[in-house]
Amino acid sequence: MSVSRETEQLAAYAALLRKWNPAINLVAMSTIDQIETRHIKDSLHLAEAAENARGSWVDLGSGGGLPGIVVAIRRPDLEIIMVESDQRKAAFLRNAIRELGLMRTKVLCERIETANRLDAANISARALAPLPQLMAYVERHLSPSGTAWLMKGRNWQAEVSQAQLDWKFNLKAHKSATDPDAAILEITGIRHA
Ligand SMILES: C[S@@+](CC[C@H](N)C(=O)[O-])C[C@H]1O[C@@H](n2cnc3c(N)ncnc32)[C@H](O)[C@@H]1O
Repeated sequence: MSVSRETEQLAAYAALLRKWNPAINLVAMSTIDQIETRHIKDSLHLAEAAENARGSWVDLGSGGGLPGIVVAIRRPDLEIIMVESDQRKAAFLRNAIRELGLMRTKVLCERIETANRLDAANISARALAPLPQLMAYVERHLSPSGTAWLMKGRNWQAEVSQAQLDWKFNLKAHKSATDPDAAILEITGIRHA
């Protein structure tokens, strides 16, 4: 896919978020001016950190599609499932998939903790839950050899320490592109402590 096609799709996606945000609250209203400079930029950074990812990709708690839709735009080679339990957000995501022509992307409108295990090669999540809870969600749906890509805010080191009480895992932290204190956590080898 050419760069211009990607640029067009990202612009169309930003327009969809702006159109539907007042009705469905897809991103915090206070950050609506930062769709390109923060929300999409952070999600593209995640896709870059995961450039060697292959196979299936599951985005948990996708909301308005961050980072799931952006990863789908950047990586049309991946089979992507976005898990989102809110029916109106899931409907938004299905509409965005159709309008943007994201042929390999699907929505699963179910709760993460009761959906059938997805055995994904890659899992992403952003603004979904504190890391100890998130690890249980990830462990349910990640293949044993898979990689989790978790976007975490300023408190990420404390969350890692808390999660290590219950879980063992390998961690590589990538510094956020938009906030020097935030990070993308690349996590493998998850098992109960
Ligand atoms: C704070 S929003 C973040 C959305 C998006 N990842 C982002 O960064 O903009 C969390 C989303 O996860 C969904 N969610 C929360 N708990 C869930 C669960 N147990 N199963 C499925 N979806 C869930 C919510 O409906 C919501 O859309």
